Amino acid sequence: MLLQLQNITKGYGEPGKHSYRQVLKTLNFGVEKGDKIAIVGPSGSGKTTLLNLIGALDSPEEGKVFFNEKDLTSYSKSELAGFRNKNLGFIFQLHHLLPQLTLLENVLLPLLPQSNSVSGEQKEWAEHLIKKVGIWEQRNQKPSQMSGGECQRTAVVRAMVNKPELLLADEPTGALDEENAKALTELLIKLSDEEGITLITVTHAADLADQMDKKYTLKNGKLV
Ligand SMILES: Nc1ncnc2c1ncn2[C@@H]1O[C@H](COP(=O)(O)OP(=O)(O)OP(=O)(O)O)[C@@H](O)[C@H]1O
Repeated sequence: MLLQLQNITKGYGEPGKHSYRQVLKTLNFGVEKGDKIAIVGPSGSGKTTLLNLIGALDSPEEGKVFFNEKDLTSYSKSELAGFRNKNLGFIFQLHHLLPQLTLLENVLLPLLPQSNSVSGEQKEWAEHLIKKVGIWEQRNQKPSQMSGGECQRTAVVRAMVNKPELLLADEPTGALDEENAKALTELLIKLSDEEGITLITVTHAADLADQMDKKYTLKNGKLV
């Protein structure tokens, strides 16, 4: 099992106080290597909260998160930062590319904290991905000179440049028009299949959710 969430409880506010709102309730979830999973559910059901726990961006009030059998809830903040950088890739609804950098520079940025310089092998992998997602011609352009679809494909490459074991996507097609959303959906599936990456996506898009191997709905704080 690549990822295992055991009896997770998470809310906002101070437990016991009137303002406390419990979002996840003794939730259990297991992910096998290579899984392609969609998490759906109504607005406010806790999808982003769950993704933040899986991505080690937040910690549960109760319960444990295991990644490759290691208990992430026992990690310090700096250990978690190292863990995220090494093992996870994130894609958000908005691409969050840096406007002053070119496509290629944006993509290589996550590699710099590890070594201060990018090795030949890392650059080759990045270039392989850029070609694969069809934005090689734009590699020296800045985000303002690229289309929304091209920017989001750049964000996908940036998320994969560290060769993560797990790719987490929060509404990755949410800001795209129908045609670009369809293209990005196909791309995520192709990359996950061909590069052997496990994918978990939160989405309102039926087209994306239906093409994943497994679909879970977040309901009353649990996945069903
Ligand atoms: N930092 C926070 N402080 C207080 N309440 C929060 C916080 N973040 C989220 N919430 C609340 O927790 C609940 C779940 O939020 P979350 O963003 O996880 O839902 P979601 O399913 O991702 O919603 P959407 O589909 O609208 O993005 C909501 O009621 C939200 O108002």
